[in-house]
Amino acid sequence: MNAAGVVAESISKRYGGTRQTQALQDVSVSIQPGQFVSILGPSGCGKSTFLRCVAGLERITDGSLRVGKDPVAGPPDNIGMVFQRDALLEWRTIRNNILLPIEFAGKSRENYQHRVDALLRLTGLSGFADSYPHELSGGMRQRASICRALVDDPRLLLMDEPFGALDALTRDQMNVEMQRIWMETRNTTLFVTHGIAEAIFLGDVVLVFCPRPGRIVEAIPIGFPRPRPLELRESPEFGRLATHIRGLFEGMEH
Ligand SMILES: Nc1ncnc2c1ncn2[C@@H]1O[C@H](COP(=O)(O)OP(=O)(O)OP(=O)(O)O)[C@@H](O)[C@H]1O
Repeated sequence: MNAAGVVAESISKRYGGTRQTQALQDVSVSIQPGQFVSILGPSGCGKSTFLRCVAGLERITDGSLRVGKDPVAGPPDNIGMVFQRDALLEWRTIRNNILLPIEFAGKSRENYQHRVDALLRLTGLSGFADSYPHELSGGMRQRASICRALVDDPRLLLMDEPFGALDALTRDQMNVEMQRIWMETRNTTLFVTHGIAEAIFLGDVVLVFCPRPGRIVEAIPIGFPRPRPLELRESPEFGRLATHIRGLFEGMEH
């Protein structure tokens, strides 16, 4: 395991074009190696932009941004990404989808077969290595995407609303699964979501972003011990945190 920290110091991102958009302004945050960080905020507050800057897919216009010891200057090695749409290749089996990053990196597939088997076990997909994506449910497809993101032991796992397209029950189940996977792998994880309960349930910290310009209004540490059961969401302390976050949302300009 080689988890990296992320340090952003006063980063800003302005998109050019006809409508100049200040997508991020003065965002500072220090994320410890192995931390699970939930990123929450209304539409357009810069959550995806922040993730894309960390992934080196967008260039910041001001400030400094480091993943591990290195300043981000283009897509860094060894980052796993999971998106709302799973982006599995329909013509490849689940095993061959999971091995894609290994092929792209020019590494030997053979050396990674055990790793794929271990990840399939970890995510409850052992029997599906030779299935095709269309044979899996939405939740199973997202679990396969998580395997793919983890296959090369990434320093950092970036997830952009990974469970946003799933029904409520499957999403709850995926939250429990995600926690279990993270507790096993301890990857530094940045997890973007619109769901207040999901953010609190999963996070060591919840970064609440607000729009126009996109910035962090509060970093809320979440101290509940793990593993956290879903029933935790019914507890008064969880309710207080959710109410506090809803209050922050209501104070934002829409
Ligand atoms: N490629 C781009 N070019 C120009 N403007 C952009 C681009 N990408 C995002 N923006 C603008 O930057 C702002 C932040 O967008 P971003 O997608 O980061 O927000 P978000 O919080 O992830 O939103 P959502 O929750 O809807 O996905 C928005 O005003 C958006 O219109």
